[in-house]
Amino acid sequence: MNAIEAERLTRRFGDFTAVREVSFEVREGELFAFLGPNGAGKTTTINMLCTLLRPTAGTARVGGHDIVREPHAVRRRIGLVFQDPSLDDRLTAWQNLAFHAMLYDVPRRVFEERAKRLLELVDLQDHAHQEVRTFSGGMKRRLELARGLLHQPKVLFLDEPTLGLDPQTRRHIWDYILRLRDTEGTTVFFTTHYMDEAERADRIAIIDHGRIIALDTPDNLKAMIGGDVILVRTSDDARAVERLREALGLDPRPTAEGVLVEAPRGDQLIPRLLGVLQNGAEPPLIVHSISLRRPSLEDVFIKLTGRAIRDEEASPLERMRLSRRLWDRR
Ligand SMILES: Nc1ncnc2c1ncn2[C@@H]1O[C@H](COP(=O)(O)OP(=O)(O)OP(=O)(O)O)[C@@H](O)[C@H]1O
Repeated sequence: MNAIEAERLTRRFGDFTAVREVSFEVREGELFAFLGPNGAGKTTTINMLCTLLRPTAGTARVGGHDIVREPHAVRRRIGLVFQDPSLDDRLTAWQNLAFHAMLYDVPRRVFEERAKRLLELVDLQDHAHQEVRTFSGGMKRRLELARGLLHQPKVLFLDEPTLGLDPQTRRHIWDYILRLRDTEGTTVFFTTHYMDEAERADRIAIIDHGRIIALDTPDNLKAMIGGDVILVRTSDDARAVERLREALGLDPRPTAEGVLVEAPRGDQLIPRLLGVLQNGAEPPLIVHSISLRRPSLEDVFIKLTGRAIRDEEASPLERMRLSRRLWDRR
């Protein structure tokens, strides 16, 4: 059985369609990413899947239950970690977990065992009885991860799980997410606009203007570029572009960092490329540097949309207001 099945899921706000006929499946145990720029429809999709927002059209099943007809069954089978902290600051980590266990009818004995194990998994065992208001942002996010798994959900939803955290804390949070996925076998659905985070997923859906424009493994998506990317810096890039066109029939692109060439087998092209640049050009061209890299997801997004994913972030306060509005509307 698939953990999530979405079929032509659509959400309109007045005349505006935020999510348009989105269909996809997430397999059990899969780490699945929704990657897209701000405003692409990621949060709207995750809110529908979590039953926080009703779809205008289309259907979805999460953990085998329909999100519209069986919202309560869905809610019991999912864990949520959204970027707005929803912990009670005046309670300790343990008390926050206990409160959650009560809401989800986790028996006391079971709770104590699980809470201990999950706090160890996120390295908070020494802070169990400390008030959450003394925690750093990273510690709070880790506690939210542990809490999200306390009732052993089939699917864990993470909406921009590292938004607003510094790079080192982001890396740590990812170590914990992967560890939790591996030890608990939970399906993880997460949204992000960070390429490096999406890279960790088993599969990625790239979403833009409310539509899925590509869905595949990171490797297959990058294979759409058709090979490797070579960057050459020379004493005269304009002449290098001309020379590469004439002598090798390539389609080089001049950029601020140097001349970019896409090639199916970049490693094999480099010697020929060096040859035509260094020999035969009059006056001779000097090659300052040459590098070969695999295409990135950013290259894929640019190829599909003609734009780069920008790194703009909505403020946490704005997101909190939005979540509250969405809850109120149901
Ligand atoms: N309650 C709402 N009322 C009106 N428009 C909305 C509402 N919620 C979202 N939108 C609009 O729908 C579009 C998609 O928003 P959504 O929050 O899903 O995007 P996103 O991909 O998650 O981006 P972000 O990371 O900025 O939240 C945006 O243009 C947003 O302004």
